[in-house]
Amino acid sequence: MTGYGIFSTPGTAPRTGVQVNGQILDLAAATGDPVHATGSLNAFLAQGPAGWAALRERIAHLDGPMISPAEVTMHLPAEIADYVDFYSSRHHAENIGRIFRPGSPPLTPNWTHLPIGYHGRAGTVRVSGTPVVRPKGQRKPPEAAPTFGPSLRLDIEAEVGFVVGVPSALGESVPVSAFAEHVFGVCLINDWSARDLQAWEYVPLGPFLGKSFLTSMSPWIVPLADLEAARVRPPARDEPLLPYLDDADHPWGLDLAMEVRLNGELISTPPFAGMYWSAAQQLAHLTVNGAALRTGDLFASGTVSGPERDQRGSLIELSWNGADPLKLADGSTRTFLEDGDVVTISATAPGAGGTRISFGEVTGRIEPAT
Ligand SMILES: O=C(O)/C=C/C(=O)CC(=O)CC(=O)O
Ligand SMILES: [Ca+2]
Ligand SMILES: [Mg+2]
Repeated sequence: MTGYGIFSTPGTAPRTGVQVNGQILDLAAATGDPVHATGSLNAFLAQGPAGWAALRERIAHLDGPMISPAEVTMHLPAEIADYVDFYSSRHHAENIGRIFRPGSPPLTPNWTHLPIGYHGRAGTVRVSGTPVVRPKGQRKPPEAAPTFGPSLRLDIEAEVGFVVGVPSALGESVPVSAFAEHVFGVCLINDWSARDLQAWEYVPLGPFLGKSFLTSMSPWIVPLADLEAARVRPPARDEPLLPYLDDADHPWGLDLAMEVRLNGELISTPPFAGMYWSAAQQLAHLTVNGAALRTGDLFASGTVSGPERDQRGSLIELSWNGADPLKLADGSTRTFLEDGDVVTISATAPGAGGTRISFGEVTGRIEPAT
């Protein structure tokens, strides 16, 4: 067993399924429980760890319709409540700092003290496969007035997403020790980014229209409960952590091996295990001011980049802002995305008993601007 998702077959309503031995078990039919017939995981997510564990136990003994993945359409797995995106790969942050802020230190002074993030747009989080229509907006050539038009620097960001099940009250904080009491599971995210729009608009309030046009999410959510074998200790931190971020007793690094493909060709293998800030620290930081969590909240890790060139999770890094184009197997080169390009991000992680868990994929094809 691995992920939970929302599927339909031709002529039937979207409902909850769970992956069992490469097939999909129809949980609405197998359990008769209306919670699994709503077309979203939210009601199940809200049940919390006891409900999640009880179903997991039951699935091992359930008989029900098993459906081939080839026969289904996958839907957005949850109604997304709020969406937050962090910036927790040191390699990514240093690369972007060097590209966007040459002449300044690559990391801002706050970076090693807190997980930097921004609130994104929940309503434009869509399921894998949703067409990526090239966004339009303002971009400013150097030494010239701003112009308006389709983004000329459309990019990807390979990320890992965390889906909240159990809400928290306004005024309450969720400590790193309570991470698994609130977060149900893990998915893959592509935080599509228009670098030309972003570079012009982001000062001083951060990413806005350059990232809000679409965020793609993989259809399967792998429960944290299945990821015990993937847990690793995050890298040593440069600065002493404030107590609310101290994760020494609750390490939530995860050893996901990610793969990024452009038109089928493997262009990067970002390692998630090296992320500086863990998802448990991100959640503690997100709520330390008393901000409430809601069922269906999604927060993403930030672009996952490793120390090597072929471990970078975005094209702006892989092509060094276009200065060093990526060479593709067919002899062509790429700086940023072209219309018709297909980008697919996948990942696996160690599972129980030496197995490997697959996170499936998040994919999207670039369509011309309208
Ligand atoms: O450093 C900046 O100005 C912006 C960097 C990003 O592109 C932010 C972002 O989406 C965070 C991430 O994915 O790591
Ligand atoms: Ca991002
Ligand atoms: Mg986005």
